[in-house]
Amino acid sequence: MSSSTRSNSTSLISIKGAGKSYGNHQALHNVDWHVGEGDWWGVVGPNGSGKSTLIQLIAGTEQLNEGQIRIDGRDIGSYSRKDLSRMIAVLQQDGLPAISYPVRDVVEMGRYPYQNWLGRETGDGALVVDRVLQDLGLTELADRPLDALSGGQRQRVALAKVMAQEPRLLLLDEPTTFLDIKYQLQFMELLSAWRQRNNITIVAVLHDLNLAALFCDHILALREGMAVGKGTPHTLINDENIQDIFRVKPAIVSHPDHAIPQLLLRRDID
Ligand SMILES: Nc1ncnc2c1ncn2[C@@H]1O[C@H](COP(=O)(O)OP(=O)(O)OP(=O)(O)O)[C@@H](O)[C@H]1O
Repeated sequence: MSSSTRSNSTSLISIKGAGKSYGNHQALHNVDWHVGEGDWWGVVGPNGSGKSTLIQLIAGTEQLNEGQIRIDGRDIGSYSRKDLSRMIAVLQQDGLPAISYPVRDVVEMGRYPYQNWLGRETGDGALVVDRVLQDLGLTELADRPLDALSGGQRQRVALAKVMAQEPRLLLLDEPTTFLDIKYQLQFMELLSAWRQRNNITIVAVLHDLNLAALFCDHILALREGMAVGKGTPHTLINDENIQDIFRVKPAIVSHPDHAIPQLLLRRDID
């Protein structure tokens, strides 16, 4: 399996020998991984392979049992919660519940890490919120309550909220699961444009390998809690690796526009 592991840039995330157990169950074993500043990594693997656990460890919401995670050269345990939330934003698959808060108020909540103990912000928070609403085409929906939006629009507001947070690192856990194919593409394109403008680093758990190959520069594959492959979409997505990771026989074709590998499913006719 591919062993191309790290980009040339400085590591923003550096993980060595990471292990995580829940009771007797070992969810991650001895994971080594480096994510360079500005990289976009996709994390793939079967159900239960440890993808969400890895995201939670990097976000600081779960703690390691073994090994070490360094963020920007410092042990993750040495950061306060507020320091981490200024640096790292997390977006889940159903990023926001359908509540009656207006879109603008929800996006403003992304500015929380920059507020003082009185809940006031000294910087240009309102400008940031205006810009993000505009960038994501949400200005006209700014006064609408979230529960009057479609699931796809709500996920766009969730993205606006994490953008307003102005993180250096964005962690996404299956962010496109509930979106139709148009909204999936739109969501990924918005991310891509944001990344180019602000040079943020993205780590995204994705079940859709084709989407991962289209947008991510690097892919980390997990299986049974182990990092079993790291590389570019070109080096990682091939018949042998997909069979090894997912236990299915794929048909790999080259994308007609982008010349990257894309996966077709085969019915098992053996
Ligand atoms: N809070 C928890 N308590 C106990 N076991 C857990 C907990 N969270 C995860 N696990 C277990 O750890 C393993 C890895 O789970 P995790 O959610 O990280 O996998 P995943 O790759 O994200 O899965 P999926 O693709 O299904 O979302 C699974 O066996 C899961 O049951």
